Amino acid sequence: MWRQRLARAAALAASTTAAGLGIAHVLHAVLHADEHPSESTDATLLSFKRSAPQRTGTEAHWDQLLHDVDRPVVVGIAGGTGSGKTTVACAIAQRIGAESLVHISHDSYYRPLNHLPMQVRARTNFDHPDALETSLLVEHLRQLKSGAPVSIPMYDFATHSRCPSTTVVHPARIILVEGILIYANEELRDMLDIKIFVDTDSDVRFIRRLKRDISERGREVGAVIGQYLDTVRPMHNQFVEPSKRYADVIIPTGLNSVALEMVIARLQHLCAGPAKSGR
Ligand SMILES: Nc1ncnc2c1ncn2[C@@H]1O[C@H](COP(=O)(O)OP(=O)(O)O)[C@@H](O)[C@H]1O
Ligand SMILES: Nc1ccn([C@@H]2O[C@H](COP(=O)(O)O)[C@@H](O)[C@H]2O)c(=O)n1
Repeated sequence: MWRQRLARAAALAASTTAAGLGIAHVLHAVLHADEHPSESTDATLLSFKRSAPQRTGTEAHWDQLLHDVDRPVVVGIAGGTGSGKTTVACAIAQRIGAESLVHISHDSYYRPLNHLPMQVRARTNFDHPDALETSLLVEHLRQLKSGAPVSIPMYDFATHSRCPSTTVVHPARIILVEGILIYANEELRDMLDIKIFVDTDSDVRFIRRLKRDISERGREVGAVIGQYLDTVRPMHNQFVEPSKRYADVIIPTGLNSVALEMVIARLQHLCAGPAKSGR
């Protein structure tokens, strides 16, 4: 009896892996088959494939995206502070064109801190996942995927709060979502069809951040250095760096890289519609 069950499990594992699904999916399919012994192996795999999300980063998943022409494709761009996420997102947006793409930043979803005195706001740990209202971003992505427009908060880094106005964003074929912590949240991660990580050395990132925070975010040198050592660096090591393992593509130098050109070519292909060969 156990030999029979093991043989069936092995056959299912082989078919599930061949379908481009990962080890977790293989195990679920095997468990499902064990709980429903009267189902044929093919029927089990088919019902499982219908209910399980496909693993991203596989050709099977890519083909699915290519053929679902009416559904937005959500592309994540993660990486440490100052790694070049916004720069990469803007480079992609420029090449794809405004009519096919919208760009959303997780930063827009920082929780407003107007209820706190300014000194307390400035000492907040903005690099912990709890600092962001990620559930609202998840809800907005669901709405965009279903074809509805959303009103995105506008965040003010100088006051650590949201502005009274919002930005209306309409659905598009490509939805770019960028942020340091977008792969640290499982629910958000599961909504991303393609996951990119911009991998830049920490010394370069710190120098860029120091210059940017002074020129664009109304900060002073001492405050930027203190924040970096107290919260930015430890949270990066705890949450951002480990989340790199979820990425489908790692862009090592940001702009002018082969990896970025490959991503842009693939996205242009997606926007052009399904391949004539029927792939
Ligand atoms: N590949 C690059 N080469 C040189 N400077 C860059 C590069 N990518 C980004 N920068 C600069 O570094 C700073 C931070 O980049 P940004 O894209 O805002 O990073 P992030 O969104 O990851 O915080 C900006 O001033 C930007 O112009
Ligand atoms: N009020 C805030 C909110 C966030 N930050 C910092 O922003 C960084 C994320 O943005 P990047 O464009 O650099 O990726 C993050 O490291 C927070 O520390 C802030 O300083 N103040």
